[in-house]
Amino acid sequence: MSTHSKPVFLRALDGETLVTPPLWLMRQAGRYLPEYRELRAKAGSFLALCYNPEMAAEVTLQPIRRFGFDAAILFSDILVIPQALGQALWFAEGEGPRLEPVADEERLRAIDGQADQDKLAPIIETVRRVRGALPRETALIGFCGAPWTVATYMVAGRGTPDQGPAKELFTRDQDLFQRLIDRIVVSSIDYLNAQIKAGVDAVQIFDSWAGSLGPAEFERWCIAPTKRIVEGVRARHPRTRIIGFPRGAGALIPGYVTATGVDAAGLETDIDRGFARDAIQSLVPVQGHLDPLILRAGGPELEREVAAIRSAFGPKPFVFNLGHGILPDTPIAHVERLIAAVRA
Ligand SMILES: Cc1c2[nH]c(c1CCC(=O)O)Cc1[nH]c(c(CCC(=O)O)c1C)Cc1[nH]c(c(CCC(=O)O)c1C)Cc1[nH]c(c(C)c1CCC(=O)O)C2
Repeated sequence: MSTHSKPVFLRALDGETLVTPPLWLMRQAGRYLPEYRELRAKAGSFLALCYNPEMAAEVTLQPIRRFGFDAAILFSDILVIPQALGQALWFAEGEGPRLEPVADEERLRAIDGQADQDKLAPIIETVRRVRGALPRETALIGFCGAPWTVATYMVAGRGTPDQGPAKELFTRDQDLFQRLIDRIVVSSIDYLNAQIKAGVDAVQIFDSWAGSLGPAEFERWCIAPTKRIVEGVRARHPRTRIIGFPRGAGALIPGYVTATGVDAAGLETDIDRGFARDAIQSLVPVQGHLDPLILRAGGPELEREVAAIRSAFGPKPFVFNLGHGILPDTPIAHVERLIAAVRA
């Protein structure tokens, strides 16, 4: 294979420094796009969209067609794993995901020991369709939620400001919480391996609430389960690159990278740039970390930030992205300006 048949996104993850960093945006398929809103209205709900391979594939491809990003990300959600474990999942319109909380033995026993991979079959079919339709130069990213973050939703039944219910559970009953984590780990390994077999080129593990754990808790509930997922994927697919995104973990990220063995690290918006460059990018390629609020605001500050991020991380392997998902009311013109600035 010549170097140039390999997507630039994968070249950066493989450790190549590129003059123009590859670019994609977290939540790039979403509500800021009129074509997404149209298809979502047709599907009736967000989850109906996720489980319809034809529509989910179309939504995955929309931002690629419109903007030519260097990677597509599978359109789905981290909460399909709890759903496949037997936990009821629904989305409260205008609010967010809701699950029936798992906070005691009885509820834990009521969810299956392992995810029902049949429930995930439509999502795997979406991967096949997207892979077949994507240009060769565009990489396809699969993903799962990290066990800690998924568990916070499973225990509370919803997003919580401080992840209090999950913390309360692991404080009160470590064994019960460990069993919940174990179920998520095993299911996530199978799920990621199925995505890779169906055609994703790299996977990202989203740990949105990693920042809410102290160092010892972080070791047990973030690093240890993530390491098992990395090992489980690598055993079957040794060449597939794995991006870890322990959002908000700051000073704990270098230890996370070394201990879990992830190939690249996502950087949230608030991380200190000098620290990220010296302590994280010295270990692995990094991806990030423009503030979604700055993208939404646009103007000269957007250009200044893009330049500052490129000058901090551009001299080493780097993937340009946001530090968190794009906001639904982001003007499309600002995304176009961002792309022009990154590729200038
Ligand atoms: C915590 C979490 C979830 N989902 C996810 C996370 C981790 C990353 C993060 O912190 O955002 C990850 C996720 N969610 C979605 C993707 C698809 C890929 C992508 O475009 O990045 C990915 C990778 C689609 C989505 N997931 C969701 C939407 C919006 C659905 C809609 O109303 O159309 C999309 C496109 C909904 C969702 N899904 C979740 C929440 C809390 C919400 C409600 C908040 C919101 O509406 O943005 C759970």
